[in-house]
Amino acid sequence: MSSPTVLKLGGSVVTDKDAPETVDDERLAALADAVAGHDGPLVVVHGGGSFGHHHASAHGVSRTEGSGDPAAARGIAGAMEDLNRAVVGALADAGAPAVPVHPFSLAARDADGDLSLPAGSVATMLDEGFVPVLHGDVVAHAGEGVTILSGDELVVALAASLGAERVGLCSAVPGVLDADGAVVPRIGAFDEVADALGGSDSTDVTGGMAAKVRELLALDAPAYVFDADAVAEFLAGGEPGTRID
Ligand SMILES: Nc1ncnc2c1ncn2[C@@H]1O[C@H](COP(=O)(O)OP(=O)(O)OP(=O)(O)O)[C@@H](O)[C@H]1O
Ligand SMILES: C=C(C)CCOP(=O)(O)O
Repeated sequence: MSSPTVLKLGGSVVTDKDAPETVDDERLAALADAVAGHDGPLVVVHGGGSFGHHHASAHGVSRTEGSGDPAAARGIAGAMEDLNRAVVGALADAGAPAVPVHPFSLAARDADGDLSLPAGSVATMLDEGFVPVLHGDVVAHAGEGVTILSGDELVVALAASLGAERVGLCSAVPGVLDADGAVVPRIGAFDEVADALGGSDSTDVTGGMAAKVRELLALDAPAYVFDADAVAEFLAGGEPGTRID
């Protein structure tokens, strides 16, 4: 198999974050058209948006705080399966060979929180011409019950194990922004943007972008952060938004 592209569709992009469990159908259809036009091996990952996150916080579950309650695990996993069905359905409607992959059934964390994600099934799906579509999920975590596995962690783990050529994160912003709100074209070290990330107004999600940049810097493949308008440009081999490597 040639090196795949890994594309994350942010939860804030494919759902309406202000309305619980609501898909942004129009945005998703436009993204699906761009994905369906891609030629070459592609893995899609999507985030939680208004599906996973409110179930996770209702049950007090995060990446580090777990729950041993099976109803919590079912509630969070079920909401993400619903969103995954919508994303896979939109991709299929657009003509992409999309198939669902539920990470809860694949992955685990050890007692130190380290993730193992066997990628053999995803690699074989790629070889067979499918576009596997994974999503942020719950994950069995030694000593914690289940914790949250973010779409960003999946992107990093898959890019490393599949030897991805390029990684794209489609988010609500056109790139990583500097302190003046301008897109930073390229980041080679965390210190270059640490102040802007720390100084964002979006206190809730600052960790989100800071964590993304940190993890993407550790990858061999170049990663790009861009918004929904730039997905087609990214998939065509362009360099939209911020390049992180
Ligand atoms: N310096 C910065 N540049 C760009 N975005 C920033 C910055 N600092 C904080 N952010 C926030 O990070 C957010 C992107 O991270 P977030 O985790 O919300 O993305 P996502 O992957 O689209 O969503 P989800 O986690 O639901 O899948 C932006 O919407 C913005 O509010
Ligand atoms: C909240 C859940 C279940 C998934 C979180 O994935 P993310 O939106 O990529 O952080």
